[in-house]
Amino acid sequence: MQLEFYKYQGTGNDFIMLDNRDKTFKNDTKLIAKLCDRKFGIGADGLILLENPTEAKYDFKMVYFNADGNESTMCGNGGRCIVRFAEQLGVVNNSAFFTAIDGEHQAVITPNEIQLQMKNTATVQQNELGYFIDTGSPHHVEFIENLADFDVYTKGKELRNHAIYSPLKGVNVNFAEIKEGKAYLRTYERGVEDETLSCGTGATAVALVSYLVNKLATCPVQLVTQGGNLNVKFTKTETGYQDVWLSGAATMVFKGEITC
Ligand SMILES: N[C@H](CCC[C@H](N)C(=O)O)C(=O)O
Repeated sequence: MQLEFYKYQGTGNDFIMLDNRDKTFKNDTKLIAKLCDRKFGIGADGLILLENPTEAKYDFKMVYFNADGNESTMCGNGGRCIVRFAEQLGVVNNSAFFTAIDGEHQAVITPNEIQLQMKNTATVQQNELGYFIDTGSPHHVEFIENLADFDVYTKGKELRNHAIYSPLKGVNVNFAEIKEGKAYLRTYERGVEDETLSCGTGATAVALVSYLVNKLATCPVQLVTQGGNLNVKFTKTETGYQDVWLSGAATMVFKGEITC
């Protein structure tokens, strides 16, 4: 089978994008894992399907798969990339309104960035290991010194599989350092099973935790990842956070065709 695909990246978190409005692509775990393999396939942190909306009020539906081939929870950088993809396909113009596994999302499209509204979140939970928050995907957050020299892979893998998080099929693990009024973060991603250059729901998690524990008093929060800069704004409520928006660049890298 000849498969036409597009490759996008959102601050270095990279995705295979498929226009699946004709529903010809079947969700095959082994195939998706192979397509995401950086040696035997196209190579990506995840694969995203753009499908026709479930209701006419939406522009499209987003379906997200991690690099391990399994469908997973919300992807913030992937959500920004699918909006840019929808713009390229002519499905949307200056804004988008779509559904994903965690509900509906608004987005604003500008030449340099995509602004994506994330789901409202419950408040941050503190545990013996650090902080936990679900921003569309489950995230562990802890603050460390000298982030640049930290062994994110080893420590991240350990925490991703920690018993405290086993009911959630594990978590994504974010290590953050506050410097010069910004939150620097590195993330070990569940389902990629490695550090990624950026994680959108992770950046959102770090922003909300940093604000809650008074590590940063500013909103919006400026976040620095190895793949680029992100910006998160929000409104704190009694029960958590609303009007949560994740903004940053999302661009097409190349279009291709693969036999599979
Ligand atoms: N790996 C995450 C989903 C993708 C999150 C990340 N790519 C983002 O930008 O939010 C999980 O399975 O919970």
